Amino acid sequence: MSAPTTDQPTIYKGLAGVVVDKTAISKVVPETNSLTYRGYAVQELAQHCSFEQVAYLLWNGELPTDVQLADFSRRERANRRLDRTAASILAKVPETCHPMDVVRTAISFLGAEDPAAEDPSPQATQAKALRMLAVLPTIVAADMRRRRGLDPIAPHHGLGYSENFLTMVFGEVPDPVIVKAFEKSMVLYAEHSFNASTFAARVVTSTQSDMYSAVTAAIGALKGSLHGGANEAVMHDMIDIDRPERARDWLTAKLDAKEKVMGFGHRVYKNGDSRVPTMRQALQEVSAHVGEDKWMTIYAELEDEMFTRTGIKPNLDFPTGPAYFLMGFDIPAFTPVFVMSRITGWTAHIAEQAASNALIRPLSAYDGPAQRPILVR
Ligand SMILES: CC(=O)SCCNC(=O)CCNC(=O)[C@H](O)C(C)(C)COP(=O)(O)OP(=O)(O)OC[C@H]1O[C@@H](n2cnc3c(N)ncnc32)[C@H](O)[C@@H]1OP(=O)(O)O
Ligand SMILES: O=C([O-])CC(=O)C(=O)O
Repeated sequence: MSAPTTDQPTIYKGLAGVVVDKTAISKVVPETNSLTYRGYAVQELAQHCSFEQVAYLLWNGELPTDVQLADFSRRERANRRLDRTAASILAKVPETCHPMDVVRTAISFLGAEDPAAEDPSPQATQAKALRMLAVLPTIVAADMRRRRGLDPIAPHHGLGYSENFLTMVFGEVPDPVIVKAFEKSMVLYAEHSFNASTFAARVVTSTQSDMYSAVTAAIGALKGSLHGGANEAVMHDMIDIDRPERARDWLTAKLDAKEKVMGFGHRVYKNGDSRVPTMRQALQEVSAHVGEDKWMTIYAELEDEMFTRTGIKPNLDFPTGPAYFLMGFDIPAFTPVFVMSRITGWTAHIAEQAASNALIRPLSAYDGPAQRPILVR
């Protein structure tokens, strides 16, 4: 924040510290490292609830009863298939692009195809959110397989959300240890108040634009390496480090060069990210299951050295990067997997913004040239 002068207003660069609106969806309390979704601690949700239950909670405000969950799950399973036109268009998107571009294009195309795209009613909004939640795994899995030279695997309606996705990627249901760790990451990634991508979605919604446009904007915001893209950057860095004994020197060189260390720091949490302990534990379980402790050791070395040198702690992308790598995902698919989860938070916020809307339009302080005439020759 820069100091006010007589003719310049106070500037909140990056909107840091600015409270823009109320939300009933989640609460982040940095002082106590706490995060709740609709009043429930995220650690408890990750421990005891499925991703489907959490999606229902974020959208409806309450955890589902067994009957409500069965109905939700039936509708989710019925929406998993990607239609032929969309599938053939996505198959033509160049493989040279980042998979986030495929996901962004996919949502944009789904909007163009949907006759209810412009319908802002709560029923249509819910139907669109569910459609995106259900079909995104099909899109992400097909794109990952195409880049490996493999045919897509159709969704399996007999499987739950995570088992189905993992089967569409790997061709079989992985061990329950992997499924549980993946499911935890989905719960932890689902929602985080007014982060940059959610805020982008709310800005678009505030103009009375449609839900697909808002989600497309959110995907663009999440892709960046200061936000969701950090989970990929973390793994690239760990591969670059390669050996645990190199981790501390690598970090020193990074800090000496005044470069950001991906997966560390947070705009809101200044004393650690509430979600990290749960995901760190999940990473540990996956590492033990796979029988590969190299990444966990590099993790611990970086975490310790970074804290000693800067006092900065990891954010959720730090454990998620190596966990997704050990689960077998290709690195460029990490942020698309984040999209599969955050679609729940984004669409909850889109509905909340639409229900109590005010156009989001901040002010700026002009510091360009003073008004001047065009010199007509
Ligand atoms: C799911 C998510 O989106 S979580 C975030 C994922 N993003 C990352 O991991 C990218 C790396 N982290 C960062 O770039 C930052 O920590 C951000 C963008 C997330 C938050 O940044 P801000 O709140 O704007 O803090 P800011 O960038 O001003 O940092 C404050 C100080 O800490 C330092 N710092 C913050 N994060 C880091 C980092 N990851 N590596 C090195 N230094 C850092 C800054 O250099 C700055 O130091 P200075 O005061 O000497 O200039
Ligand atoms: O809240 C933020 O700024 C970033 C973040 O952790 C998230 O979106 O999960």
